[in-house]
Amino acid sequence: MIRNVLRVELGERSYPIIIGEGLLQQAATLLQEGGIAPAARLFVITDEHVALRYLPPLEDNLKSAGYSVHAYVIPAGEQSKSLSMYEKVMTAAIEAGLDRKSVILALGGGVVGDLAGFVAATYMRGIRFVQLPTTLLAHDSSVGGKVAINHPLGKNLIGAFHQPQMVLYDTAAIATLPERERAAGFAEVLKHGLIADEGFVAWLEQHASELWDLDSELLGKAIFRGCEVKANIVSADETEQGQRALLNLGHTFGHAFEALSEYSRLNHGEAISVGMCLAAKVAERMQLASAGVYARTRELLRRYHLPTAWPHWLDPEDVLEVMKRDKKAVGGKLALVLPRAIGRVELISDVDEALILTVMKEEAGA
Ligand SMILES: NC(=O)c1ccc[n+]([C@@H]2O[C@H](COP(=O)([O-])OP(=O)(O)OC[C@H]3O[C@@H](n4cnc5c(N)ncnc54)[C@H](O)[C@@H]3O)[C@@H](O)[C@H]2O)c1
Ligand SMILES: O=C(O)C(=O)C[C@@H](O)[C@H](O)[C@H](O)COP(=O)(O)O
Ligand SMILES: [Zn+2]
Repeated sequence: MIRNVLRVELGERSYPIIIGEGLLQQAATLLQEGGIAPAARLFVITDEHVALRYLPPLEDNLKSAGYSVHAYVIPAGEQSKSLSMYEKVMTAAIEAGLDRKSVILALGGGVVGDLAGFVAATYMRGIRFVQLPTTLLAHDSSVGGKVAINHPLGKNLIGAFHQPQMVLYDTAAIATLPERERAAGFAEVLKHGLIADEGFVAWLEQHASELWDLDSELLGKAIFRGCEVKANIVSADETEQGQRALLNLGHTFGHAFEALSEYSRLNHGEAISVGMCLAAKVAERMQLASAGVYARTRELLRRYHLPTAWPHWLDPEDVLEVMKRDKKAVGGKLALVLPRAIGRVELISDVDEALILTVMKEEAGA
């Protein structure tokens, strides 16, 4: 079996990202190789869809290697990244008798990873956790240690930086994703190209149809490059003092769309897809990016079945208000990640709010 390994380099908190098909069947061996001995009590957090297919074989594999395993299954969907779900999972963790040597396993997509990671960051002031991503989007969410839950007033507003011990990415799981979630995952893959690598974008354009059809060799390469872009940025700037903010392309718009839609009408990938288009349009209006960046960005997203049009139920003025609560804003002043070119972005802290509103109103047809 082919395994590709990357590392997030963070001194004593460094860890591997192991990518390959069928890794879940070797979870016990990989955990032991990663220093998690069977004496550690394991607590698997997963969601109802993932549990159906992937929880029983994982539990069997771990138990047969001598691990004691408890599991907690949350409802699927973004609404589970909530304070009330956090409390339920915490209660289950306490009842399962987790101690400071216990390890949480996050089996699922970004919702499970962010919630389970936040539980791990705060249970007894922090215990170890391992990411077992099962969605394409989770090539992004499982790497980098941003863990969080949402507040009705804003996305990921309650959270921490807490790095996993390791990321075990069984890419075979991607085959069972619904198409809408496949597209959402590609949004973050495309983002990694748009922020850092024009050559990768050209390659994603060239192979859009095979990648959409999940050609396993090409998909493996796309995931590897996406994880590599992310791992390099996180290794250089773990807590977003500078360049890590570039990973937020399209997110100031996208997070506002998600919050105003009560975390239900758009998924994260869809929201940031529209957000990346808006960022490109604003950048062209400011003459930061040359003409053509917006059109190429929009066409790329469309090729991966992603939405690029304004979410018709949202009011641009409301969106602007929520955008001001974004974590990059300082003193209520917006900071936006904007493209200078395909593959090159910058954090701009003095974008004219009136211009952002004008562009949003045009898109909304208001
Ligand atoms: N921490 C970070 O750095 C980071 C980065 C990007 C996104 N995120 C967060 O990730 C979340 C989105 O993650 P997501 O897109 O993975 O969503 P998700 O976790 O909700 O998963 C999407 C859907 O796919 C189902 N699913 C998962 N794996 C499956 C499989 N293998 N087969 C069939 N169905 C499967 C889930 O049950 C769910 O219904 C958002 O909350 C976003 O904010 C975090
Ligand atoms: O890891 C990061 O840094 C990112 O910005 C990755 C994003 O794709 C992700 O959605 C992240 O959760 C956004 O972080 P936030 O700090 O804007 O909540
Ligand atoms: Zn994201």
